[in-house]
Amino acid sequence: MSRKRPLLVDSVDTWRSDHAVSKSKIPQRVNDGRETEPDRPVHQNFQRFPNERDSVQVGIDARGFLFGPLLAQRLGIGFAPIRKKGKLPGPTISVSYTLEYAKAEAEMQEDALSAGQKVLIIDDLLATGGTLQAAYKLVKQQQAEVLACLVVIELKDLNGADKLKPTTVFSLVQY
Ligand SMILES: O=P(O)(O)OC[C@H]1O[C@H](OP(=O)(O)OP(=O)(O)O)[C@H](O)[C@@H]1O
Ligand SMILES: Nc1ncnc2[nH]cnc12
Repeated sequence: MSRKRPLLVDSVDTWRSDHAVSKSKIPQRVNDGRETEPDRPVHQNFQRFPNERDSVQVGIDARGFLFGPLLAQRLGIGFAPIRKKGKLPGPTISVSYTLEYAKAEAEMQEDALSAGQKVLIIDDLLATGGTLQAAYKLVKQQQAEVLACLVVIELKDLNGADKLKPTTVFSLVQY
């Protein structure tokens, strides 16, 4: 890859800049080098929340763990995991969901989030949206608020983002 800085890092820097200076619109480069603002919906979400340090990054097992901690560190916020069934110690809450080719169950520790906390959910891929929807339900069960969902890849034909409406799903790459 010829880029000096990873796309994801650029994207998070853009979030931060926009959050601090709410009116600014900072163009971002995508893979083909064109200037664009693919994360504008996330900008708009963040403009409503002046104190991002109250927020939590929630990442989904397994590949959400690659990106979630990186973003959490960038944003200066905490990270809480959602795992597949049977992986987390202590009392958990659980939601069953359906993927295109399987059924699964996602869990969170029941005290992972506080009521009113603002949450960004991250995963590598949005396909049918079943996984992100399950994550959304786990967050809401703890009376926390989902600011936005963030994925690296979105498979547009499966219309997964529709399951999350009106929550914004921001994707870096769409197929
Ligand atoms: O939008 P959806 O249809 O719910 O699909 C997206 C999910 O599918 C993949 O994980 P998978 O469940 O295959 O598990 P893995 O992380 O163990 O590969 C991917 O990492 C997402 O979490
Ligand atoms: N429908 C899908 N297509 C490709 N990869 C996936 N991972 C999970 N669901 C998927």
